[in-house]
Amino acid sequence: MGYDIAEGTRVYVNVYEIMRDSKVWDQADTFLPERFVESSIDFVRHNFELLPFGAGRRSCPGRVFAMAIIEKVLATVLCNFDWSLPHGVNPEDVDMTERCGVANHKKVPLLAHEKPIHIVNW
Ligand code: HEM
Repeated sequence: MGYDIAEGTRVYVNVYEIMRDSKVWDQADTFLPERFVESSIDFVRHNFELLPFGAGRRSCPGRVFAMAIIEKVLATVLCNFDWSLPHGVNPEDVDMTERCGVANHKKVPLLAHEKPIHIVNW
């Protein structure tokens, strides 16, 4: 692809920047999950713009399990609780700044109140 890399060189791929490339993504820094609704880009094919699980032979073998668990957990907490912000906090006051690190954490923890809607029978 136009680069000569000496044998044995350790190469790091800046996935964070790739997935926020404004040449590829409209409003690249904005959380817009609906951008994927009509999109053919996903993380299981060779769409190298979107690499949450890496790519190629060393990509994440746990991605199917992870996607199933995330959906299950998210659906469970959303369906079984009414979520609200603490008294006096408006949605626009929630600081969504990210903290730098290997994984993405919020810089300021999110405080939310949960009210059970009904008890789940496992
Ligand atoms: C949202 C959840 C997860 C994310 C975002 C994620 C992401 C990743 C990424 C980016 C890699 C490196 C891929 C590369 O080097 O190109 C990786 C590797 C790996 N992941 Fe995950 N992962 C997740 C969940 C899981 C789960 C649930 C398991 C196991 C049950 C798992 C097992 C592994 C293993 C064993 C590797 C190393 C693969 C190798 O080096 O050959 N991951 N994961």
